[in-house]
Amino acid sequence: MHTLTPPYPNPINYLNRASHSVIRVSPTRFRVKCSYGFETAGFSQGFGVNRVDWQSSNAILASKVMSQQEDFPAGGSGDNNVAAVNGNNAAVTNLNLVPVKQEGNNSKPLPPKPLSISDLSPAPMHGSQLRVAYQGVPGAYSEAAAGKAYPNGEAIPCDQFEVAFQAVELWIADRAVLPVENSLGGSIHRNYDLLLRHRLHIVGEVQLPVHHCLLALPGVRKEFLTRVISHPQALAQCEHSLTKLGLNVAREAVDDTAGAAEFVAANGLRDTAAIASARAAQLYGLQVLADGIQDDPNNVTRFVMLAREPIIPRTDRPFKTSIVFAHDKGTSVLFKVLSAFAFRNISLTKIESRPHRSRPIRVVDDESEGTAKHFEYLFYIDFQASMAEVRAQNALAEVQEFTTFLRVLGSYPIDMTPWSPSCPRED
Ligand SMILES: O=C(O)C(=O)C[C@]1(C(=O)O)C=C[C@@H](O)C=C1
Repeated sequence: MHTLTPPYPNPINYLNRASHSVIRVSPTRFRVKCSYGFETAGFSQGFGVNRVDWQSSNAILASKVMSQQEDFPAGGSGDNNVAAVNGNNAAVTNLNLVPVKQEGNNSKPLPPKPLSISDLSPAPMHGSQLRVAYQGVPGAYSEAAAGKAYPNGEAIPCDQFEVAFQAVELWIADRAVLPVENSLGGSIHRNYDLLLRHRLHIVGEVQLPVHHCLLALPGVRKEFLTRVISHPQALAQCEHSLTKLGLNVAREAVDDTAGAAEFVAANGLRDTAAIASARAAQLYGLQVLADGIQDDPNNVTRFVMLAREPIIPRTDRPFKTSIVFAHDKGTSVLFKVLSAFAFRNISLTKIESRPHRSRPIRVVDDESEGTAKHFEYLFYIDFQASMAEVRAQNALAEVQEFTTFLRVLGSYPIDMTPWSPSCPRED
């Protein structure tokens, strides 16, 4: 197993260790060498040895994104400051939202296509505005989360989570904002797996109240519906409400909530409703058949902000640290790891386990009893302390003794914005 030493014995090293240089190992391959000894690898279509060369010699995607945006100047749709999600205007007011074409008006712009895997190649920087990748299309909750995290950023839609990771790795975007868990639907496992596969750092979190609406074409009534489509998380978050509304119809999963709304509108589907935000209704010309249909009015999704470099951990405000670890003797290590935090009075805010995909099964032979097949796991833990705190450094030093693999995913400020739950649904 690949073993990593904890990268943060003290805050100074945390910084030093984060620095890295790009090394060209072949004409089409580069490697990022980090000062703390482990490496991340990547590919490009040809680049110079420094970042500027590398960026400017590979201008394909950002130019594509930019030319789409130049075709659709800010304010073209009048939607740039729409902030209808959850009624929380402060959350997204300054985000440069992507303009969307209005029905029957050819002078209005088309929405840019979300980035897909085939679009990805390194690109030059355009201007100083922070470019924030999210998964989905305009009107998705992830876009609102990107706006809450980076109010002056430029939101870049991506068609898959992995594309958002790669967009940051390839300097097409500066940050990615991705969902990791919802208070009703639970963890977004895909992003836990991708956090490990990629070398980005968690630099912040945002918690977004998620207020779902049932959307259909104008004139459609509930009785006409034979199908409800949405992101699987949104379907899970509205399961009971749909039943209460008498909608015992087929439920189908699609890539994102706003994409579901767009699909209903684009295909003129009069038998299908989408679960999505009020902003998606506005963007795609749908009516709201039911408002606030999440099973719990306090429905919240937690997103993480990802960057190529970690931030400097501090102690002047509440911080959280996310780690992932494994042990080749399996789950027996978990108790010891938890005690390293308990003894230091460090609260855990989240624990998640995922299959250890490079070694999913451990076979234990017992001559008298037979062969046991134990499943192997990676454990993800968030704890409430900053890596600038000695108690957190000591806890991790101890955890390292018990584990064969340990990585700090990031140490970052806790989202402490005032609580503003979604409006309760009126039954
Ligand atoms: O589909 C969207 O609108 C998303 O932003 C994705 C997503 C998710 O993955 O959980 C984000 C927030 C809600 O929990 C529902 C869906």
